[in-house]
Amino acid sequence: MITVVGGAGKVGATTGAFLLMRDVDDVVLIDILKDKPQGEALDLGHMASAIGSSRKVIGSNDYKDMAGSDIVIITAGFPRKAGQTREELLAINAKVMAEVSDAIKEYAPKAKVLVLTNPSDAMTYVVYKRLKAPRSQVIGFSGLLDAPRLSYYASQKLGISPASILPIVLGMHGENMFPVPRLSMVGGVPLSELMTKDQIDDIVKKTVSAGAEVIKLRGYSSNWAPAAGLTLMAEAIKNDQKRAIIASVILQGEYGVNDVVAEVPVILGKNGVEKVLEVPLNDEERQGFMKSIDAVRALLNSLPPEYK
Ligand SMILES: NC(=O)c1ccc[n+]([C@@H]2O[C@H](COP(=O)([O-])OP(=O)(O)OC[C@H]3O[C@@H](n4cnc5c(N)ncnc54)[C@H](O)[C@@H]3O)[C@@H](O)[C@H]2O)c1
Repeated sequence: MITVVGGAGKVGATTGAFLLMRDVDDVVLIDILKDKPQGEALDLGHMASAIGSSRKVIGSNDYKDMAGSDIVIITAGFPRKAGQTREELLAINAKVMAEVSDAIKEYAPKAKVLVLTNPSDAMTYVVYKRLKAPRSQVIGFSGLLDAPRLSYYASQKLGISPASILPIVLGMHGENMFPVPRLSMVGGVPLSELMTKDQIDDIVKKTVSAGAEVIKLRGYSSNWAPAAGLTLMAEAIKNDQKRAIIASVILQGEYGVNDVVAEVPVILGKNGVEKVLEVPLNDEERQGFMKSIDAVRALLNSLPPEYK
């Protein structure tokens, strides 16, 4: 069983739909909004019936209903309101993470936890600290959004399928992410050899600003792409795929970094993060990666002390 906390929200409900469409598992949608998770679950139940799936889906306002979950996906939180600072939002969503973590501790202490809520690096850290779980159990989302965006823009320039690109994006989610074109391969050939410097600069810029572009065009943030990424991560864990995926983990010495969350390639399987992979960065890339790590550190430093 997979629980989505924040399940009545845009990413949460879409993730519920994709989990059912790909027959990953039964789904529980938990949200604080009255009736909404139940309404989403009813519609999704009708969808499951339409596609001939016997998977169950329920909506709930009670954290108790996550009991027995193998995976808990956290998409719960609030967007930034006009006049609100990033620090204020950080504190508000950290409080939500603490509350959800306490529920996980009580009802699904063995669950692998996937964290999407923004700012996702800091929220992953809060859940990790609050759960006092091994780092293999708490996995931040975002790599499977940022990396496919790099593939998308590169594929458009090269006129090839995005599926034939193995993209590498490291570090922090958001404007301080660090795409690495030299290690992003098409049939073993680096993107940096297939494109001019200007083309590379352009796809990197578009990847970094992709989230903002979606909001600018339609007025609210991405749901389809993150829901797809979350579904693939849940599938890798549930089906013990031992698949290499870019995800945010707490680094414990890898890349010479300790106690900081960063996007890096990992192997995902039934135990969560089963291995953290260290990509071979050159000196210049290492500097870029460390700049991104510094930005994560600054974000973690601005967390209220009770969440560190
Ligand atoms: N990391 C990423 O790549 C990425 C991508 C997209 C969105 N996001 C973030 O994910 C979060 C969700 O986005 P969305 O578009 O689905 O927002 P949304 O507002 O549509 O959904 C959030 C849901 O969380 C619920 N919620 C709030 N507090 C709760 C609690 N304590 N328990 C249970 N539910 C609670 C709300 O009622 C709401 O239904 C936001 O923080 C957004 O910024 C991150």
